[in-house]
Amino acid sequence: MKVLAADGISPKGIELLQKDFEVVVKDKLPAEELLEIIPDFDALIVRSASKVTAEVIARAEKLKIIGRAGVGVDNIDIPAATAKGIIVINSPGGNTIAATEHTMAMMLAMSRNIPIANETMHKGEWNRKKYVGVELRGKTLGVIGMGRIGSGVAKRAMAFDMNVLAYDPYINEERAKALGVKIATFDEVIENSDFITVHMPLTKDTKGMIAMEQMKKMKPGVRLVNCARGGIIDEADLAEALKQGIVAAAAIDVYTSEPPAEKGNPLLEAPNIVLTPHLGASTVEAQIGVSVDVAKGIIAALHGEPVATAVNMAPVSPQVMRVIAPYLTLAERLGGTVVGLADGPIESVEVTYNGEITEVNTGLLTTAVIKGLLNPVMENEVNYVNAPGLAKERGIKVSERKDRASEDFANLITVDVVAGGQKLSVQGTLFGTQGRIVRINDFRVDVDPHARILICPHINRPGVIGTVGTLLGGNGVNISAMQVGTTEEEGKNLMVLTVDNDIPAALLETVKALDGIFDAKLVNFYEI
Ligand SMILES: NC(=O)C1=CN([C@@H]2O[C@H](COP(=O)(O)OP(=O)(O)OC[C@H]3O[C@@H](n4cnc5c(N)ncnc54)[C@H](O)[C@@H]3O)[C@@H](O)[C@H]2O)C=CC1
Ligand SMILES: O=C(O)CCC(=O)C(=O)O
Repeated sequence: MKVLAADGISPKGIELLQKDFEVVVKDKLPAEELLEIIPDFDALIVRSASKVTAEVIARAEKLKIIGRAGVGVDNIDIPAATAKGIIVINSPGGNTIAATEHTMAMMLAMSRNIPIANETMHKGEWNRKKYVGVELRGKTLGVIGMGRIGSGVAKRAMAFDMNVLAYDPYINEERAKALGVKIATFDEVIENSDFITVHMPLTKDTKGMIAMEQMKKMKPGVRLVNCARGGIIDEADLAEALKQGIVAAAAIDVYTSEPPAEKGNPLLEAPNIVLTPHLGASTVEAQIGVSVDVAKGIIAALHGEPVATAVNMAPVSPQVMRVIAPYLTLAERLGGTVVGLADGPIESVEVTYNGEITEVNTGLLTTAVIKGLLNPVMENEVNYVNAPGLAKERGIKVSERKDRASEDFANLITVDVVAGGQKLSVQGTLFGTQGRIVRINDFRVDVDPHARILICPHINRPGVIGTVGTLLGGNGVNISAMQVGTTEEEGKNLMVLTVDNDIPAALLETVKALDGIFDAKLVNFYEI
C-alpha cells in the first residue's frame, strides 16, 4: 500500500510508515498535483497547507485514511470523506504544548516590543525609551475557550502571577476550580481583562466574536492574542482598533486566508502588531509528536484496527450494530436536543433505557448521546471513540440505568441532564424505524428530530403561537412542521416548530421577548 505524506511531515513518522508501506514525501504539494496523484494512494497525511477538498476525495479511488498532523481538521472535507468511508484521524494533543508556549511567547513579545526592538537594533538604532513595555504580573488575562490549549495558557499565565478570567460556555464550575481559574461571562471577560487570548475553533458562533463592538467595551490599553483560527477576531476591525488606539497591541498567528499577503490583509499594515506565519505548532517536538501520532494511526487503520483518534469513525461490532443501529441517530439527537435546551455547562448526564433494548449492551447508545451533546461545542468532530474521554475530561458525570419495564412504548430512551444547576430531560423512541422525541421536560410531544427545531414554552392562550409564526415568516423563516406539547401544568404549553432556515441570534431574542413566550431555544440537527 502507498502513503502520500504532504506539507513537510517530520521524518520520525515517515520512518515508522516505511517499515510497512511505500511512502512518497512531498514538502510542497500544489493543489493540481494533489488532484493528479491522489488516485494512486491508500493513505494521505497533511498539515494545514494542503486542502483535502471534496474534489480531491472524489478522485481518491483507493484512499482509506487521511491523517491530519495537527488538531484542526478544517482543511479536510470531513463529510465528503465520511460519505466515502474514508477515516479521518488527527493528533489532538501532539501540538498542544507548542501552541500553548507560542501563545505565551506572543504575549511576552507583544508586551515587551521584542520584534520591533530587534528589528531596529539590526538597523543600528538604540531605542531604549521608545520601547518601554508592560508587565504581565498582576494583570488580568481573559482566556476565551478553555480546552487543551486555553487551559495550558491559563496555567502558565498564573505562573506569571496573572489573574485568569475564563469564558467557555461548555466547561463547568468543577473543572474551572480544578484549573484554578475564575469562570466569567463573555462580557465580564472582555470588559475586565488587560490581555485577551482566544482558543476555540472557528465556527459560526466564534467567527467575528471579537469585533469593533466588543473592542470598544474593553479596557483602555487592552492587548489581544489569536493563535487559534483566523477570523475569531475580526481582522479589519482589529486593524482599525489598533490605528485608533482602542486596542493597544495585538499578536496574531493565524489568518482568514493563509498566507495573508496572497489576498491582502489589513493586519499586515496595522501598527503595534506582532505577526507570525501560523507557527503555533512549529516546534521540533510537536512536529515529531503529530507525525508519530498520525503514522501510528495510519498503520493501525491500514491493518484494519480501530484508531482512537478517528474524528469520523465508530468502531462497532456487527452483532451490537445490528440491534442498536436503528437507535444511534435518535440517541445522538436526544443529546443534541438536551444541550440545545441548556443555559449552563453540563454537569451530569443519565441515560435510562426501558424495554427490550435493555437486553443488549447499550454503552454505544450512551456514547451516541454524549456525541450528540458535545459535537455542537467541540473543535474536532466528536465520535464514538473519543466521546467518553472528552466527557470525562470536561468533568461531565455520565451514568446509565436500565429497566426492562416500559409502559407506553416498546423501547424508550430518556436523557436526564443537570446543566448549570438546572434539570433537563428529553425522551425518545422509535416508531418503526423513525426516531421520535416523545417528551421534552414535562411536555408530551411527538417530534421528528431533523433539520432545526425551535422550542418555546408559552402561555396556553389564543394568538401566542400565531405571533411566533408571523414573526418568523416575516423574517423569511419557513415552518415546515409544528407540535404543541402539553403537560399537567395548567396554562403552559410547549410549541416545537421545525424550521427550514437558520434563525439568527437576534431573531431568537425577539421571539423570546414576545408576549406569552417564556423561552426560545433553537436546536440545529445539522450540527449534531
Ligand atoms: N496556531 C496553531 O498552529 C494551532 C492552532 N490550534 C487551534 O487552537 C484552537 C484550540 O485548540 P484546542 O485547545 O486543542 O481545542 P479543544 O477542542 O481542546 O478546545 C476548544 C475549546 O473551545 C471551546 N469553545 C467552543 N465554542 C466556544 C465558544 N463559542 N466560546 C468559547 N469557547 C468555546 C470548547 O468548549 C473547548 O473547550 C483550535 O482552533 C485549533 O485548531 C491548535 C494547534 C496549533
Ligand atoms: O500544522 C500546522 O502547523 C498547523 C497546526 C494547527 O493549526 C492545528 O493543529 O490546528
